Amino acid sequence: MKIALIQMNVIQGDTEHNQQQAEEMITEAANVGAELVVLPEMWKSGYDFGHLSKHMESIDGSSANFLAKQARTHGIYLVGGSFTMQDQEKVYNTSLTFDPQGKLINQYSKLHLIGLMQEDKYLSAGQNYQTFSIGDALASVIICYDLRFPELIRTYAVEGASILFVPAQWPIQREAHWLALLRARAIENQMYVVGTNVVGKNENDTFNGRSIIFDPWGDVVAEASNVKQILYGEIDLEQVPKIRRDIPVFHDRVPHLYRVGKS
Ligand SMILES: NC(=O)CCC(=O)C(=O)O
Repeated sequence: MKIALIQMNVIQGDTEHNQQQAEEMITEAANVGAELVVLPEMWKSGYDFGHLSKHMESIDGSSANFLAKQARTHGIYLVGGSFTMQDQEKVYNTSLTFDPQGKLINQYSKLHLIGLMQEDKYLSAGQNYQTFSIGDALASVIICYDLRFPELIRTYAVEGASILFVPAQWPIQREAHWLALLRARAIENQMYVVGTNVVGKNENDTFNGRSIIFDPWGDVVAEASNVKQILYGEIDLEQVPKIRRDIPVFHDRVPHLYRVGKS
């Protein structure tokens, strides 16, 4: 399967520009044969918490409709990065995924809010997560800072996920962590890990791209530089059961001895 990571230059607060950029890049990716396209975190508004009330959308609002239409028009799976979604009184950092018919197949709200970027002040944390189907394989989504919490990704892997999508706005000063954590999650869970970052600046942070795809062995399938670009990679989800058979960590783990979890 050919996948495309949309490494956008998100302009904080300029939703019209950002949506047009996303549309152009998705269209280009689909035209060159991508079957699955991944957008970054907060691709529509950036971290524009000063104007949050302008950017709160509903599950059937303009971003959700835009993403569904892109998926349907191009006949692609679309992991729709994330945007700020309002549900009742709360606002979440939410990712929606659509199938090639434009049907919503996954909704995930970021579980771990990053205080360094003031998410804990403005947003509520999600409470649920689940795998979903991409063809015959199970897939999963986390959002950026969630990457630092291996228990969540382990849970997805134990539930059978072969691929993890990580839409992000990960700042340059912690780039080494981005690359190391993505690779670690791929090796320890023997799954594809697809990290889609942004480039550009906002008033607090600089983003250096380096979107990347790791295979379930931890090798790099494709990696982006630090400019706006579409990163393409071929993934073969059949690799996952093969590697899980060769090094059977899921068989060999002893969860009854691990003292993490409810505490
Ligand atoms: N947008 C984010 O969640 C950034 C995460 C990050 O910078 C970090 O974990 O470090």
